[in-house]
Amino acid sequence: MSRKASDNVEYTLRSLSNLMGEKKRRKHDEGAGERSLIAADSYTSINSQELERAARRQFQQDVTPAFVYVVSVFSALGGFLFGYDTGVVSGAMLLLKKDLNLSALWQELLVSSTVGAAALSALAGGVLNGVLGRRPCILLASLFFTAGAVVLAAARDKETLLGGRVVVGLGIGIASMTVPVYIAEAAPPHLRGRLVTINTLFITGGQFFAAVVDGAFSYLSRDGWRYMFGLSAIPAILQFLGFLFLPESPRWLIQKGQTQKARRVLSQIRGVQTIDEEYDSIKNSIDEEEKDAGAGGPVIYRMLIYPPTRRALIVGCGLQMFQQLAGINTVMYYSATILQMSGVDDDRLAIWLSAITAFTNFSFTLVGVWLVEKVGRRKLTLGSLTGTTLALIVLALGFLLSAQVSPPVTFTPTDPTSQNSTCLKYSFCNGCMLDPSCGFCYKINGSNIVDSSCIPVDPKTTAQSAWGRCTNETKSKSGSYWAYNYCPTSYSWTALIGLILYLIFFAPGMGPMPWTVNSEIYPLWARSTGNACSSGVNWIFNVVISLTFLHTAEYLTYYGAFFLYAGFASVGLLFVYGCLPETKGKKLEEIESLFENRLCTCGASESDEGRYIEYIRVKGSNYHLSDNDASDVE
Ligand SMILES: O[C@H]1[C@H](O)[C@@H](O)[C@H](O)[C@@H](O)[C@H]1O
Repeated sequence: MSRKASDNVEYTLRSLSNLMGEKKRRKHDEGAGERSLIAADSYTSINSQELERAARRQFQQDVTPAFVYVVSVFSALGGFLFGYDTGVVSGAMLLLKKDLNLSALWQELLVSSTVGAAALSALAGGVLNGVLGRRPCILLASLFFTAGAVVLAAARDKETLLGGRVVVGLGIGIASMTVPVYIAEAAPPHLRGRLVTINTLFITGGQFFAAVVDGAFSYLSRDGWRYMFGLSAIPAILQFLGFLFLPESPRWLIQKGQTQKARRVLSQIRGVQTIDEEYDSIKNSIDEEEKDAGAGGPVIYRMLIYPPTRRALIVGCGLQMFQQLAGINTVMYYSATILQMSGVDDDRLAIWLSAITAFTNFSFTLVGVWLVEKVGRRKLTLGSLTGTTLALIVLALGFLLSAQVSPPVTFTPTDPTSQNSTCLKYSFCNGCMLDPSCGFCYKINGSNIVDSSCIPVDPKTTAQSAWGRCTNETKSKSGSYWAYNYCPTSYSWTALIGLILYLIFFAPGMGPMPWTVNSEIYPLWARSTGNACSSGVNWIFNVVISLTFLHTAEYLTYYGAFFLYAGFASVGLLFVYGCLPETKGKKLEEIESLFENRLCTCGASESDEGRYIEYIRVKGSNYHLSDNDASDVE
């Protein structure tokens, strides 16, 4: 089923010979109709590294027309909508719960229904991608996004809102698994990592934009949420219209036997570059795959019984699982709380500050886009995960120190409602903070916390207490402060540093690489199913981690929860170290061979790095033995 990696490393003769100023000899070689394999290191007078760099530059200039960027950006609008729709809900919820009087259960339903629907549609997207193709799936996703936005913006009751959130989730799931695959299949190998990573840049860009929109519309107390939800129809319609004119993936077309169309699309996205070699190479691989695929049965079964695809699936799903287990979405979702811990005492300011958090995530994803083709996927993921683990430890230590110096309760007011609340039983802020129904009300005298009590939170808003000194009306008059979900201590800034460090390390590697790597590690016959499974795993763990965070914090405390995520991240580090091979610069058709060794030795096949192998194929009739025979010169 696999082809030898060497068989596929082809640089056009034009690139190299232009470089070496040997046009004449090329003519001669081509004219003779001979297939010659010329080892680059036989040109002893030319330093091989310079040769490599210059050849690559020349080659890249030849093969990167603007159209491939247009295709990638229009597809990545799917990523933008994924980020926007998962991000916008937290700000919308602040307004919604007042407007529609939502209970905690309904709030949870509106948030998690989208993620749940995304998990299901990502899994179903595998079949749709295989049968209908990538383009119809992207069109379908943008229809879901548009319909969802319209339903949400016009909703009159919570049931309709729930319907809208489910429809949006269906769009997110399909887009999340299709877009990376489509971009990877259209991109030339030297740009593939960068272009697929741009999709994650759009995800985090969507999350940032959503935070800004949340901030801006939070001033509009009536119907602000309608604009927040409705705005996403614009990029969705834009993507739909764009994709009416954009082509299907050439690899999918070849697989379906639509070879003429595939050639047309390939020359459209490759511009002036001749596509014969690339077309032949894709076609040969697909033919070989089909010949070897042998056994029938569902694709997932064939993937599991064939060791290289089984290993690729474990690596792909493992990466997506560890991405979520490292806690990115608790950090994103609870950033306002973490920021409040550092002394930010105003709800609206906290919303704007979480826009800064989202901006940090976005801007450091940009660093990932820049690094992915320079250092490669493996080193980027390893570096990112190491930093993420350390940042989680700093974050946990911040919470631990805060808990240890947690201020005591020094004043117990009488409960005017006579409900005998549990809040009045806590003697330290730490216990009070971990109880979702209570908050800490205190005054400051110099640098000391005085007159502190634990009081029930207002069931309608966590911004004030249900009664006593810390309601909105009485707070400023009495000179009191209200801390919900955090304790005011002098160590709070450690958590802020941890949060920033976390995003700086997570965003360039662990954020985008699971998506990028998954788009490239499966052979064509298994690509849709492989991506469907790994995206499904991503969404399932997303739900699990974000739904369990508050309970985990209740049982293990905040620092316990972050130590737990640090533990997950370090297991992830071992997994990536052992199992993730480097795919940078390889053609999609060569990557399968990286999974030929036993699973946790795959990571060691970082192999070719530092070793320079150049194969030059001179086109013409082949009268030599075979394509991958020993005459390939290293
Ligand atoms: O790669 C993305 C990105 O890191 C987002 O910030 C996060 O919210 C998603 O869950 C993740 O899949």
